Amino acid sequence: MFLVGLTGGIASGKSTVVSILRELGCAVIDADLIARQVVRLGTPAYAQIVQHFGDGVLLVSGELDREKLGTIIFSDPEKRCVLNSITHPQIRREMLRQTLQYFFLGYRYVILDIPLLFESRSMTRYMKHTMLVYCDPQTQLDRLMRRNSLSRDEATKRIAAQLPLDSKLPLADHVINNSGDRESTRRQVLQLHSRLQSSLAYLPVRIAAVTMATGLVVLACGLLRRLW
Ligand SMILES: CC(C)(COP(=O)(O)OP(=O)(O)OC[C@H]1O[C@@H](n2cnc3c(N)ncnc32)[C@H](O)[C@@H]1O)[C@@H](O)C(=O)NCCC(=O)NCCS
Ligand SMILES: Nc1ncnc2c1ncn2[C@@H]1O[C@H](COP(=O)(O)OP(=O)(O)OP(=O)(O)O)[C@@H](O)[C@H]1O
Repeated sequence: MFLVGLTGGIASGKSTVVSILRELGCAVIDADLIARQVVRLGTPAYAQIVQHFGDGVLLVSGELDREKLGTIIFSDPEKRCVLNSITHPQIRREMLRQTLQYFFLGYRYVILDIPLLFESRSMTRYMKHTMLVYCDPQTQLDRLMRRNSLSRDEATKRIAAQLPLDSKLPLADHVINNSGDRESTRRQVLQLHSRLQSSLAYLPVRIAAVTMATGLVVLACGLLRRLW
C-alpha cells in the first residue's frame, strides 16, 4: 500500500477535490474532520484547550466555539502554536489508526487530506506522491471571504497563517488547478486518478519482471558452475 498526501491552502478546494475522489471510490482520510473529532466535549484535547484559552471559547452547550477560537488563533501565531501542539499529536495518531484500517481492508493506496502537509514537513516523507490543490491568490481570497462571510482583513489573516500557495507549487508532485470552474477541476482529477491507477497496474508487472530476472541470473550461475 502507498500513501498520497493531498494538500492546498485554506479554501483552495481540497474538499471539492476530495468529494470527486470519493465518488471514484478512493479511500480518503480527512485531517480537518479528525481535528473536529479530537476536540469534542469531554476529550483530553478539549480539556487542554479550555485550560489554555479559557471558558470564553465555549458555546452555551459547552462545545468549542470554533468561530471564536479561529478568530483568536488566526490573529496570534503564538496562540496558534499552542492550539497546534494540543491537537496535532492526536490528529496524527488518529490518521495512523485509520491508515492501518484501510490497509487491513485491502486498499492499495490511501489519500491523506492534510491542509498543513508542507508546513509541518514531517509527514511528507511517508507520502509516495503529493498532490496540491491550487488556485490563484485572488480566487482563494474571494472564495474564503464568501464561504466564511469574512472581511478582507480576516480572510487575509487566515491565508497568512499558512505558506503561500505559490510557494507550495514546486513542492508537489502533482497539481490540480482549481482556479477555473468545477468541470475543469473534475477533468484534472479524473486524469490524475487514472495515472495513479495505471502506476498501480504496472506494479505487479514490475515485480514479476524483477523476480524473473533474478531467477534467470540464479539459473545462469548454476549452469556456469556445472560447466566449470
Ligand atoms: C481554528 C479552528 C477551531 C477553526 O475551525 P473552523 O471550523 O472554522 O475551520 P476548519 O477546522 O474547517 O479549518 C478550515 C481550514 O483552516 C485552515 N487551518 C485550520 N487550522 C489551522 C492552523 N492551525 N494553521 C493554519 N491553518 C489552519 C486549514 O486550511 C483548514 O482546512 C480549527 O481549524 C482548529 O481546531 N485548528 C487546529 C487544528 C488544525 O491544525 N487543523 C488543520 C488540519 S490538521
Ligand atoms: N472550482 C470552483 N468554482 C467555484 N467555487 C468553488 C470551486 N472550488 C471550490 N469552490 C468553493 O470555494 C470554497 C472553498 O472550497 P473547499 O471547501 O473545497 O476548499 P478547502 O480547501 O477544502 O477549504 P478549507 O481549507 O477551509 O478546508 C467553497 O465554498 C466551495 O464551494
